[in-house]
Amino acid sequence: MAAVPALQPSLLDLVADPSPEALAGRVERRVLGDGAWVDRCPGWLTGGELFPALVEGVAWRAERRPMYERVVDVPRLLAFYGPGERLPEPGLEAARSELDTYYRPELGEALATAGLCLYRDGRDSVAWHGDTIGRAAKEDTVVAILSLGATRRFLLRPVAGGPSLRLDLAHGDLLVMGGSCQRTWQHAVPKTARAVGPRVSVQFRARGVR
Ligand SMILES: O=C(O)CCC(=O)C(=O)O
Ligand SMILES: [Fe+2]
Repeated sequence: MAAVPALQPSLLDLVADPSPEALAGRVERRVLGDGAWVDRCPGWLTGGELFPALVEGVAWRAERRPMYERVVDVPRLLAFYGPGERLPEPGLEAARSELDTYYRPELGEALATAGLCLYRDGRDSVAWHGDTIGRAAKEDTVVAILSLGATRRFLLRPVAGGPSLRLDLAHGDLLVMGGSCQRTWQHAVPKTARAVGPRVSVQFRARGVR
């Protein structure tokens, strides 16, 4: 198991186990163009227990990947829960169940997998990409991201060129990318020189989308 950062006591002191509120009536959609949209529900899951439980309890993996002639560390820690696998915390099961209630009519299927990322500090990041491994390369889909812990910037840009969109994702915020977003737009979480604490993001996806 990879080393995880120490948590600030203030985050551990937060109270209440998160039980997600109904999304109906709370989600705001922004149409991006090219068939893509993003939904946001700020402060959806703000209870304090889930974040430290994930940071400390998940078997985080460090990954390495080839880059030019070298093999480099992927600058974040990862975990993945496939279809039928139990999620690491009941709060995540409850979140997924509410996401399914809200998005299943539009998506036509359940969110079957969960990817977890731990950004230990501002040096951890993810470069521009679309989640285009699998069906999302050709089909419309939904990728729902729950952001926990430190606030980080989340960028979106159209593949065809044009201005990018900057969002700040704070503790408990939900961001959902939908429609053609994974193939017509790219997203990134850039590094920051600001002193930021750890952040966990949970990406809920349909089966066969990565
Ligand atoms: O951490 C995030 O909010 C984004 C993660 C992401 O884009 C991915 O893992 O595919
Ligand atoms: Fe992604």
